[in-house]
Amino acid sequence: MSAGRSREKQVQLSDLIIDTRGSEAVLLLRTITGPYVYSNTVTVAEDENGDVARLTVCNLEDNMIDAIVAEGSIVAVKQPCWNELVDGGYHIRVDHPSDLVLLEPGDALVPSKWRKKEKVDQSRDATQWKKEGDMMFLKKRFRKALVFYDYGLAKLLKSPDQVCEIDLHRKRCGVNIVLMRLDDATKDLANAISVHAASTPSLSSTELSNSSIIEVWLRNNSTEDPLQISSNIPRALKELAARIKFDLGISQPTPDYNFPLISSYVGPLTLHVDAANYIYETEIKRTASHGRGVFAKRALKVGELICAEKAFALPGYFMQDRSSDCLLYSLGDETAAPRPGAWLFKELVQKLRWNPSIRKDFFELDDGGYWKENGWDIAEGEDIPVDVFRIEHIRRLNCFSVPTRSADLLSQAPNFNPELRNGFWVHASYINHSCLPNSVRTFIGDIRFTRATRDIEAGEEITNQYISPDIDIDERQEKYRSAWGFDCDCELCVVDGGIPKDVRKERKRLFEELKAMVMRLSEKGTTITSIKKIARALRELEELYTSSKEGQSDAYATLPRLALVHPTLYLTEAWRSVKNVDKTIDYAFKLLRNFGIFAKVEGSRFEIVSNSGMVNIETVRALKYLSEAYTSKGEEQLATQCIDLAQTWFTVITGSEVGAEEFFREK
Ligand SMILES: C[S@@+](CC[C@H](N)C(=O)[O-])C[C@H]1O[C@@H](n2cnc3c(N)ncnc32)[C@H](O)[C@@H]1O
Repeated sequence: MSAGRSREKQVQLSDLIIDTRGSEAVLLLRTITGPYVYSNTVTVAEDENGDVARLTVCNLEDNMIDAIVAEGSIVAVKQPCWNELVDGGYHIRVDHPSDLVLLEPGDALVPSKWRKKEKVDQSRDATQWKKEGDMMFLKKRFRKALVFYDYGLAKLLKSPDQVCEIDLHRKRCGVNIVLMRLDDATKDLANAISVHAASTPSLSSTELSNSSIIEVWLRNNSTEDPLQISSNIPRALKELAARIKFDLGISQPTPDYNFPLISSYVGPLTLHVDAANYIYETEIKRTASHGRGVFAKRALKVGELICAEKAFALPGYFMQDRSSDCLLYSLGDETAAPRPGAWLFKELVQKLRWNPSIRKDFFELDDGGYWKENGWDIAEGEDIPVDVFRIEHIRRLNCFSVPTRSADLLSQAPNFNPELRNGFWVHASYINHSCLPNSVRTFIGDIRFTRATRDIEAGEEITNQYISPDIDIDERQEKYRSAWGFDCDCELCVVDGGIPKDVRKERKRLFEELKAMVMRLSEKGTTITSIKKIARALRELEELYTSSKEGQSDAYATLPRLALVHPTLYLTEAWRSVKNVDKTIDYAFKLLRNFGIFAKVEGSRFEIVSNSGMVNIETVRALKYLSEAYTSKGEEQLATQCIDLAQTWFTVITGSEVGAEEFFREK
């Protein structure tokens, strides 16, 4: 970061105006309290005249243990102004981290009365600085550890010591990984490996002693190792190489994931899985009218893994700390994102800020036209600027809400609403929405798995539901419009949108009435009378899905009838609970049908005739109930076919087969 180095542009607190920023102005402040760090850093600071102000710094990679703006820090704030606070007061708020420059106490810009020369103990040698750095690392004061390792490496320029040099680069690499500074970590590790090779007689004349070649290998996203680097370097360096390669993303050509192992490893505090990406079978291309999209390169079968990808960013640890509340308020359109979005935003800003090498992939994503309107041309080879507003546009349009494991959602109590994290996956960000999708996304830790909900042809676009579609088409489109700026034009939306308004209104009214009736009657316990009453009302609602005009074809012939799903589900489960096998079978078929999945039985063959792609927990249950019912009728072949498909669909909706046995065993 470089500050405006001239004292002429300097202003004092008394010069500032509310909400008006001088484009050249710089304000020097000295903090006079320790910081309060949550998603922002808040502190109190004085200017040269002794006037004081509350200083809020947003999007800073800050924490209480290793505070950046600690008490006594001297900072230069670019383009400062007063901003009003909700409590009626005023503060100086720094929105963009690069508008804040932390000054060394000896900096020429620092007023003489604040200046003091920082004494670096010149008598210490590299080994001693290494020990100091290690101490800071143990205390989790990572930035200070970096400073001490830097001092150590500087000492080695005068008195070289290859063992110590390897050690210092290795340690600094580790700290940089913790701080998500992967570009710096890569350089450190490449240096450590090349110094190791240069000082090992059998390797000194190989390409391993060239740090640039090592850096290229660390960044090549491949599992291959043509230089046999991994067999020639010490274990500690090998482990760091694996860590960096996974964090930068490795691609593998086959989807061989050890799901039981990954699932057992993942927990609320252990989200980051060492696994490679599998994106070989899909490609990003232009669509006819939905911008870019993801396409299948080959035909895929229902249940098959389409792609798997490690997160670009997924805040984990601090999300657990419920006391660290925060909100991300966007001044652009006055919207606010709650805690999960605010944490993700902060992590994205930091990751992009410290790693210019990964900016291109990120900033190519859809930003809703923000950069076209507000940006400028960036010359070839020039670093892409980290514009926090652009990041926020990209975050909003492309992030996902994620549980720790998708399978966990199946076992949660009915009204339990877990706080989901917000995560970011670059390749998957190109997948467009359809209410009738051919894929479902699932998560196990920081890996996102996308599986086929039905057979997919080579060249077909991959789609998934951004959110499950509302019954009412107007409400549905409003949600897509406000969150992502589009109107869905899938077959279901076109047909639902063509239904006269009065019919749609009546559907909604009857649906609400039925829902209330189901709630009321199920509270009293299931009886044949209550089942029949709901079945009668359901028939009335069904009428609203059939055309009254003679000879007119059924617009929903292959489509879901969303308003019918809830009562049909109730009736399927109600008939099952009173052990009426034939009725359970009838309604399980109806349930599938209302999700747009048409199944038939011919002799001992169960067949899916057409599938809208709406595979979910209810359709899995419908198959499970069918299987049970056929078993009780002695129709084992049908039962097996139903349970086999249910297991495939279970894999689709959870990501893997882990937990299937327990799920299907449950009564
Ligand atoms: C996650 S991105 C998907 C990739 C995007 N099409 C691109 O070119 O980068 C979400 C954006 O894609 C577009 N989109 C996604 N699904 C769509 C759909 N069904 N119809 C129209 N636009 C869609 C919208 O512009 C939306 O904001």
